[in-house]
Amino acid sequence: MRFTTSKPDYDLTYDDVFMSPTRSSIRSRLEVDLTSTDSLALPLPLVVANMTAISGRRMAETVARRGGIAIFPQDVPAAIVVKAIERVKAAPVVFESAIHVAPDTTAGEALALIPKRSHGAAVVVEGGVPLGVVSSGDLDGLDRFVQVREAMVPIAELTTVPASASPTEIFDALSERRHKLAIALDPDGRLVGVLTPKGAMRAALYSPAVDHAGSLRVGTAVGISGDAAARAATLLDAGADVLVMDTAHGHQERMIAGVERVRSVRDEYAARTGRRVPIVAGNIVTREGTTDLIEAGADVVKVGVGPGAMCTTRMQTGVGRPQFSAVLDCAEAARDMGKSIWADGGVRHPRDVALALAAGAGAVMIGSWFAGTYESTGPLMSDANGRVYKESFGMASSRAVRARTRDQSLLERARASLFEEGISNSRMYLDPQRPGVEDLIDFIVSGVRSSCTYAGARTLDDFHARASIGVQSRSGYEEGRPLHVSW
Ligand SMILES: NC(=O)C1=CN([C@@H]2O[C@H](COP(=O)(O)OP(=O)(O)OC[C@H]3O[C@@H](n4cnc5c(N)ncnc54)[C@H](OP(=O)(O)O)[C@@H]3O)[C@@H](O)[C@H]2O)C=CC1
Ligand SMILES: Nc1nc2c(ncn2[C@@H]2O[C@H](COP(=O)(O)O)[C@@H](O)[C@H]2O)c(=O)[nH]1
Repeated sequence: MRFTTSKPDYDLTYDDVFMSPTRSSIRSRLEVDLTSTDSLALPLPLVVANMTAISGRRMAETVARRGGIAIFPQDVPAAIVVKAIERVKAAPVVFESAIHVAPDTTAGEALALIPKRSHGAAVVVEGGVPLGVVSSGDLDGLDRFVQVREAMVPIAELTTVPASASPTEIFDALSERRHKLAIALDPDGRLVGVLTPKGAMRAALYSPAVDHAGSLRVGTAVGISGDAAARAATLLDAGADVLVMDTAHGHQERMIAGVERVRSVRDEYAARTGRRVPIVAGNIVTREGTTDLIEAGADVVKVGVGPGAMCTTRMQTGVGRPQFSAVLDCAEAARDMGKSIWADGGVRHPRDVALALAAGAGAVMIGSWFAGTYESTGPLMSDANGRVYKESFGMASSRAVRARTRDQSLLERARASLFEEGISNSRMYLDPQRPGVEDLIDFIVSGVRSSCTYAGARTLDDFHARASIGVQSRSGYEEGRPLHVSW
């Protein structure tokens, strides 16, 4: 990456910069290969932040099907994370995991479950075999205690496909019959999953992030409090594909020692199984922080102090660094050592992802933006005007600290919650145009693909090498914002 003007002697945020178009030989945005340039080599350079309000099993499956990866948070007990990993690994790679309900489930229960998937329906199943499908539309206006068997559309009237069918075959079958959902069955007629026409189109367009055995990939966070090495060993055995160690101040000796311990556990595991799982460590914003964590054993360093949407660190402490400059410097330091970084936090538009990648990030971590989707962990809520939202909160908020310290004494918990550096309650509204995380991924990916072609880049390494970045004024940024109503 080069600056079109001389590099300023102050630090820059994503909003402070723009990219100039350069001569290109690329004829289509689909020519661009978005494989992440970190040691994970994800088909898509997107990582879901290890935040309790955001990253659960549903999010993990959905994002991995499109080529990214989600990280389960460190606050969840290891035994529960092990089960969640098992379920992600057992999930279908092409089809979406369906909400399935028994025939005697009430309309009220089904309506509470259906919003957990963007396809808006539940499959009525008996003994693993689908009998029909109910959507919210079928149940609206019915008595809450009506059983779904009475409201479902029977399976004979639906599109069923063998689990071996290709996305193109499924898309064609649905289009011909003008149906909205295909039900995939195994050879014994049992439910495997479902696919919408949009899901079939996405399955044809994206490559899933899969492990050596062909299962979806998922990462887990380890943290530095407690026995990090023992937790790491358990999660490696469960099949975690990446271990993320993060704390507010990643450039501290406790973190360095923690990374060294976890590296030994990972190396023993690799010697035993032949599977070398990358370690990600953070958060830092300096070259020194980057080199210290890499020397301790990090394969990827997580960059970002204070840019997060749930973050109060900068207001509370004055500490942090504008994220574009932090990413640029730390990526260069990591590259010099043959390693890479993740740009973590502060991403609110596709352009931010593109600029982080242009600055040299191997992948980009997103939290709050994905909180306002069907797939984030919390229940869907509705405000007084009927707008739907999910609740989100920071991992250093008093809400998260109270949950994290539940096994400590009351005094210790009260003391710990004094040091909050995050928001405990925020409403992340679902965008009616893009209510599912895959809708946001489509939006981001189309922006990033296009951005690469403006730079004449076919790969993300190329993109970093070719990007030409300028510094803009506040009015320069404002000029680029679309107008949804006349002025
Ligand atoms: N990217 C960012 O800007 C930030 C991210 N976060 C995220 O929130 C989550 C929770 O992080 P965290 O609060 O560290 O909680 P953790 O539970 O991971 O760690 C807290 C431990 O680290 C100690 N600790 C916390 N801050 C510091 C510091 N500045 N210097 C030295 N020791 C410290 C605490 O001790 P004691 O309480 O006794 O001081 C406690 O023992 C993580 O996922 C983290 O990445 C949190 C803040 C900033
Ligand atoms: N200072 C704090 N940072 C936090 C907290 N919870 C999470 N985070 C960081 O934010 C990113 C995600 O950023 P976003 O803009 O996409 O939401 C996450 O990965 C953490 O590094 C917090 O309570 N305080």
